[in-house]
Amino acid sequence: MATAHLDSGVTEHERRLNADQVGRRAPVRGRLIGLIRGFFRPYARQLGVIAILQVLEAAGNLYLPILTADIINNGVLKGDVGHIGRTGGIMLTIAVLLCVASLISVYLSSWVAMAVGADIRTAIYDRVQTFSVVELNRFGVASLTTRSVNDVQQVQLFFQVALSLLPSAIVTTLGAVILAVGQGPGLSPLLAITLAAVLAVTGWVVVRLLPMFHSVQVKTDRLNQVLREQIAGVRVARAFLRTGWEENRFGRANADITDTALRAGRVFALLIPLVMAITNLSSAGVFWFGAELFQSGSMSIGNLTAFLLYIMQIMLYVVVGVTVLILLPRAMASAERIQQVNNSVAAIADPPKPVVPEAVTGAVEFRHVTFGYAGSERPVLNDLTFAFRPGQTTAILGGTGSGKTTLLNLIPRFLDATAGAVLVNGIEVPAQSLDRLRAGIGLVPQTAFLFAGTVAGNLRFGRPEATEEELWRALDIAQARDFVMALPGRLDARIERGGANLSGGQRQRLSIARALVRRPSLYLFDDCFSALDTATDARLRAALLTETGDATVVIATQRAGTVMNADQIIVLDAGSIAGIGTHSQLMAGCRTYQEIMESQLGWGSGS
Ligand SMILES: Nc1ncnc2c1ncn2[C@@H]1O[C@H](COP(=O)(O)OP(=O)(O)OP(=O)(O)O)[C@@H](O)[C@H]1O
Repeated sequence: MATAHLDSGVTEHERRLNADQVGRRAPVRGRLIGLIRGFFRPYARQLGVIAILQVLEAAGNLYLPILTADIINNGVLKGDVGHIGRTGGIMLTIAVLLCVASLISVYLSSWVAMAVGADIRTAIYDRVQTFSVVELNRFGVASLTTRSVNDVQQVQLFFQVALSLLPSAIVTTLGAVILAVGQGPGLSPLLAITLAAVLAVTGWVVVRLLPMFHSVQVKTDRLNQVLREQIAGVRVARAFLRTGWEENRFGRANADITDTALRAGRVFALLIPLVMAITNLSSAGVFWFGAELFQSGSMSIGNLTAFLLYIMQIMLYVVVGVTVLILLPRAMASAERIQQVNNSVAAIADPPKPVVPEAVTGAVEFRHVTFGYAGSERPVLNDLTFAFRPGQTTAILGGTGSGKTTLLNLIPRFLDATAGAVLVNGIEVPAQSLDRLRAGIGLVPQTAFLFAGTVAGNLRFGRPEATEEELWRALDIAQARDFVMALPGRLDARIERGGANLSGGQRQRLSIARALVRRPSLYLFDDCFSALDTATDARLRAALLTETGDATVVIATQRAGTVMNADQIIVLDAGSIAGIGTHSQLMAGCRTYQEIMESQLGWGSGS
């Protein structure tokens, strides 16, 4: 059923990527360590200070029970009030110092975690900027958003908690074990059993939680994707009375993530009660066996108290450690997803030694170019050979899906040809610097996209130094002067995200003006006149002709009326060239062209 495919709300790429993520467990730990190695290096000094403060904190914590034993044995039991006062004073001073050290180390840990989080976000952003269409399609917009925001937050939270608690928790636990054995060697078997029980419980919980948290992150992606699609397509859903069905789809994705989160919550909920039960049992054991040791004279009451305090410290820090460990599986899963982005190398990148063209004329040449999308069975473009010359307008005429957009995308190297060569300014595009290549191109995409800001801000997108006069001139040619004059603030009029406060035709005209302001040597108009009425389309093309001068102009279109005056017309049929020539040449010798003219304009071959 057709709807079955829509049900999951996930593209095939996304599904494959997710399956890939879920399937690969082994490198997860390495990814987090890789992330730590890569991003913590600049903060080595702060990390050193945190480590020193926490070791001091642990030492202070470990010393307090020794002082407690001393105060009981030599102060309380002997009735020495002076000793109680002196030792009590030392204990108070240590407690205050511990508080200060803890404050500083928590502040520094949070600062480092936030700084590292910001650095990771910047790294993802920079990497995504290098991505070609291939990587953008592979990850998908929803997943890249979740990875940049949600996954980084998970890792950041883990670093924050781990840095502020883990070093002192480890040192205190190890120190407390050693000192507890020193205070009451007779009770060491009890200590060993307690530790083994706690480690077994926490190990079990962490192993169970790791795959669950991984799955929660993947499902968050999925939910994001369903939401994005539903918000973007809300009008279509309403028009086709599918809102109920859409709600179900969202409900299923939502229930799925809730279910996994609840299962993880149930496992986690067992942890604290189990550790508390072990703590209480071991305390009872200390009193039970300690009483015997006390009665036999092999352990003083002060040492028994200190032993009990160490057991409490061990349990407290085990719980602290577990709290950190609980965040670990999620952070590990998120680290892997972050590193997948950071380690992805763009399929389309600058060559090591870019060749600089001798002259930038905008000349384009296709030599036996074939192109197929990854995963598609058949190529979309087949063995194309032609040239677009400076000072000339070439029209590419073809029906829906004939490959016009794909063909244009090969010129600024958004895609690389599967076979054959694409040359711009006489040099093959993969040999050129991407920035230099694209700087000479004024592209007007099929779907106009404007950024939030002002009219002027959008027009200056490709040439920030353009004067107001130049902006108005571009607006004149794009037949946009009248409507911009009518906007409140004119060039300073506010444009909402994506140009949402303008009509399709207005967006399209501004998008054409934006390309004109750039004054490139090569114009690529991708079916962008379709949102204009035929009269505006004709006026715009006449104005363009005088403006573009020596530049190379390429117009991809489905409209027969748009192509007739072009210097060269390429008729594209299912990715192959059905004819090349001027209007009269094609009318005389190209059957496909004649058919298009006939069907759209009602002309026969004799016209
Ligand atoms: N990202 C993609 N992955 C796989 N196939 C694609 C992709 N983009 C386009 N195609 C396929 O390539 C073919 C040509 O698409 P293209 O967008 O180049 O055609 P077009 O002539 O510009 O169509 P239209 O005039 O409708 O915009 C179509 O069959 C389309 O399904």
